[in-house]
Amino acid sequence: MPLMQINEVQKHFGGLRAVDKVSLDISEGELVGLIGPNGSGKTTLLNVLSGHLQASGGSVRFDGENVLGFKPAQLVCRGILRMFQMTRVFNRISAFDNLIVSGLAQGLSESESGKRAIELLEELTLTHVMYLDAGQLSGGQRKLLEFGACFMAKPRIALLDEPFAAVHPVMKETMSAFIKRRNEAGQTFILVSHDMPVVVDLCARSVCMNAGKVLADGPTDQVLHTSAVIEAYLGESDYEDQHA
Ligand SMILES: Nc1ncnc2c1ncn2[C@@H]1O[C@H](COP(=O)(O)OP(=O)(O)OP(=O)(O)O)[C@@H](O)[C@H]1O
Repeated sequence: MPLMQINEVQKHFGGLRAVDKVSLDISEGELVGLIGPNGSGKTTLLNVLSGHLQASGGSVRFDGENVLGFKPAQLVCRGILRMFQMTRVFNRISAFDNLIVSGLAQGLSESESGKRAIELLEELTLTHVMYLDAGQLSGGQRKLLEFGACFMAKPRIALLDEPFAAVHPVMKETMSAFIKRRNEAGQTFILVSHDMPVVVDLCARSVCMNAGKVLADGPTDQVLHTSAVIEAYLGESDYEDQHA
């Protein structure tokens, strides 16, 4: 049985069908790239999956349980963790305490959270800023911190929305190596990104959305060579020129 079964999920904003009957099965251990043009519905779909938006229709089963309509905190308890496109951290507490708060919300004890936070800060090269208020960190460091917060407890699925946007190449390398290691250890991901080289490098499978619908779903290389995907999405970028 797939870990997550997304069945005909819809999200409408007035007359706009931002997500229009999307069906996807995500198996345990997959790292699925979610790609598509601006406004195609990727973030809206993640918002529905993480409970930050109520769907207009459809169903989502997670580990066999129908979780559509659950609140974000209930989904966090079940191991559905979400990183936002616009960074969300608590600016007035330290980087370390931000991780502790996330660890507690994910069901860890205080001592487990402390131990895990120290390991993660080291792995993400943030140890030197761990006692600074998060508001004093650079934008990239805050993003790395929010990214780390998703992994305090082992999530069942991590939903990452544009983790590499506006991040220094060295930090991007740190994040993508982290994702690769975790995925090799069996961690399941959905990764929204416009960074095609990273998607190609990390994601064996990609799903391309357009106008709220799934345009293509399959091995990343095949999806990127689908004429509908090139027409709707990659034609906008220089991907084709770079990979001709
Ligand atoms: N809260 C909202 N109210 C009304 N319309 C919205 C809302 N959120 C998103 N939309 C619209 O839904 C559509 C899908 O937006 P969404 O942010 O999901 O796209 P996306 O694929 O993530 O785009 P991008 O790659 O630019 O981040 C867009 O037309 C957007 O304007």
